[in-house]
Amino acid sequence: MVDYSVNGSVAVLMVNNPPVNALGHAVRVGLKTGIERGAKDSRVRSIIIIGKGQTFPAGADIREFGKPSKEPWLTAVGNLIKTCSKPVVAAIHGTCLGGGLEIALFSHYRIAVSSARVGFPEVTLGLLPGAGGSQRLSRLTGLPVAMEMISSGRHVPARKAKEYGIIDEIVSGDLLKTALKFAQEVQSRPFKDRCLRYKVVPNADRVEEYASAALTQVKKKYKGFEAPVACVQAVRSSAELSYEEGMKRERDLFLQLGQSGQAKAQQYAFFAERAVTKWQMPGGSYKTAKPLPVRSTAVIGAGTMGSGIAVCLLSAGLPVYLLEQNEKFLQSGVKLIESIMAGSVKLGKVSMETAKRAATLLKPTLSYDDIKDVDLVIEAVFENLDIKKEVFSKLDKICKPSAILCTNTSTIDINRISSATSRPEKVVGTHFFAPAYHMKLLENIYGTKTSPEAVATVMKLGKTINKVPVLVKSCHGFLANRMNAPFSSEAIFLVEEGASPQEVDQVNEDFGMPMGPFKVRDLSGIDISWRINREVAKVLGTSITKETRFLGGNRYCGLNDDFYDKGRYGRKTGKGWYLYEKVGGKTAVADPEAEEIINSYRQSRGIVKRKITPQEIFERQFYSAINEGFRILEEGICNMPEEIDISWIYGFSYPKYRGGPMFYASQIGLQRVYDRICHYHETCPYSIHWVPNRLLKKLAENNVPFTQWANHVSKSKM
Ligand SMILES: CCCCCCCCCCCCC/C=C/C(=O)SCCNC(=O)CCNC(=O)[C@H](O)C(C)(C)COP(=O)(O)OP(=O)(O)OC[C@H]1O[C@@H](n2cnc3c(N)ncnc32)[C@H](O)[C@@H]1OP(=O)(O)O
Repeated sequence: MVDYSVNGSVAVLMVNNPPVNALGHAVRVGLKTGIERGAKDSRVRSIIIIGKGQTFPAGADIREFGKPSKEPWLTAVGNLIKTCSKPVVAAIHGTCLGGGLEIALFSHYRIAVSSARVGFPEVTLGLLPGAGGSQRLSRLTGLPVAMEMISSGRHVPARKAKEYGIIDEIVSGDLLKTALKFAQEVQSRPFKDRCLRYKVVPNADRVEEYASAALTQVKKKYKGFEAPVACVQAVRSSAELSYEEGMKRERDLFLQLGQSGQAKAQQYAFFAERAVTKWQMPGGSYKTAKPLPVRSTAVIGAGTMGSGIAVCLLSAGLPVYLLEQNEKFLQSGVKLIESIMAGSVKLGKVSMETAKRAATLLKPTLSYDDIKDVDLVIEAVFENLDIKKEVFSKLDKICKPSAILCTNTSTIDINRISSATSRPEKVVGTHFFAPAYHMKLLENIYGTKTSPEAVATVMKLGKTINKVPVLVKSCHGFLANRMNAPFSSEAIFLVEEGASPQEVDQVNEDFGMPMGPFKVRDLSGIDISWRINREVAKVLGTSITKETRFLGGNRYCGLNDDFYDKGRYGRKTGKGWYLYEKVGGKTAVADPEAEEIINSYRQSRGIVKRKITPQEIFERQFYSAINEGFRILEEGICNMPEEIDISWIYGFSYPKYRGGPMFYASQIGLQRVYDRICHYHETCPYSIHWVPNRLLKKLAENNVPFTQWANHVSKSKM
């Protein structure tokens, strides 16, 4: 795991633990032995620590977290480096993160290639640097930089890290050769003062000011997360306490965080995000299917979604034909793209160069002929099967045979859309979430005839445009919207029965959702949900009236329709479930007029308002969604609970520190979740979504651990 060699007077400790040289137990043992050997080796006058392959150690081995820790701990290895009688040089390439940066900071010198990145991403795993990083970094960079870096987990490019004082020299050429030369040069220099613990924290007297600014910022930016606050507290102690006391404070905070549910959930989310890249479908998988090259693209429809999707493609450097049916719609799409880009530059999310390049890559057009040679098309027209079929029939005639034809449908079965073409194997769903340029989820959907090659292409595209792609099998509503349906319906039923929209939203926001379901409805538009309900009724061969209490045998609440009838469409009209300061406003306040609409709705239907507890609000929304999640798993719509959790985290901004609804269910205990679902099935009998799911029942009865749920997923999908 750590190869020891001697080159002239320099010992080289080469960490060899692919893929990221994580500092697992064997690596720690190897480093300890290597340093001890180098210190004793009479030929050696200095030591290099370097990573083999693509990177310097990218951190502790996260798979070891939560298991009994085995000595030597990282701190002990670091202390050996720090007190070594010979200077130790960290030679950095790739990603020097977490425990990797701890090792580098224990070393006496740090050199790096310009493409390297350094950082303490522990916070993203619900932790903080636990081997003294919070005490040492501030001594190098000062408090504000250390607080920001550690509480954000940001990866800092080598040049910036040099400016901060973290890196001593940026080097070019062969890293090992340069490091050998550097290590020889430092042999004659005194190096004991290079040890960071003896340095003083710059501007320590301003710690109160820096800490209070940092705390205000992290509480706002990372609302609900425990680790960022603890990170600031740890760095703060480097200025307020002696080095030894600061180390103890850091360790206490580390252990406290390590035992919290948040750390467990965030570490689960880290691996879940990687697990979903290992997709499978009938006839192919990430291992066997090769993506087709995508060098040019087209987006059909320049509305809000189409323009947002175009921004994603353009930002990744892909040329985009933006196609509309008339000049007016086309120009409004172009303007929207320009304004999204300008906003992103202003917020620092996109560089000016990227925005300028995007402008040159955008090709607005009214002609299908222009897109005949593109590699991939994304249709983003109105959510209506007939219109989509018409577009796909045209695409089929015009586009080159190898082109991948994608639809941004949010609900419609891919098979129904692909039936309009002679090449259903090339048709695949790419469902973006609003706002498309911001939300990270890309729900990719395969139909019965979609080829693994087409799927591989859109899974790769997802990565290219910086999304988190999740693959699901086609069905009505797919994964995310199918689970969101009971979640969102229950919110309305709760108000119908007696809760206020504010109470429902509050429960959701207290749980960590960034916005309650009524604020979400006001944002996306009450007119939109009104129209979707009509589409559903049309598919069911019925219509919605004031008397409608059931739709397709399911409970229906017409409250949304009453708001629609009063012209209260949400933010866009300045009022909806809430009142806003202006048309398009963002500040939602309770509105007596909305309360009046709700009261008269209840009265006209003879509903007696009752008090509903926050617990009931929570369970009815989240447990109904979880029940649907198990149905999705049972039907093989996805392969593993991780796909559901990642969809919620990146599609609905579900709090990562709770892991996702399925992980959360596992933490509550499946038997309890199942019992409550049975309870609501009895008390709310008219909603199909409360029929207790069989898979859930089976897993609960057999106490199946979360890691084995995937083994019970329908094998029809493989
Ligand atoms: C009695 C008790 C006493 C206690 C005493 C208390 C003191 C304790 C002291 C100990 C303190 C330890 C402090 C150290 C903490 C850490 O270091 S936490 C980890 C910090 N590092 C990270 O978070 C980095 C995580 N990794 C990444 O961000 C990325 O992987 C990457 C490095 C940027 C590379 O990205 P990319 O090239 O896109 O590859 P991936 O697909 O992400 O990863 C490839 C595979 O590698 C696996 N992997 C990555 N990092 C780790 C890791 N750190 N540990 C284990 N495994 C890792 C990843 O899962 C992928 O695996 P596969 O999916 O199987 O391919």
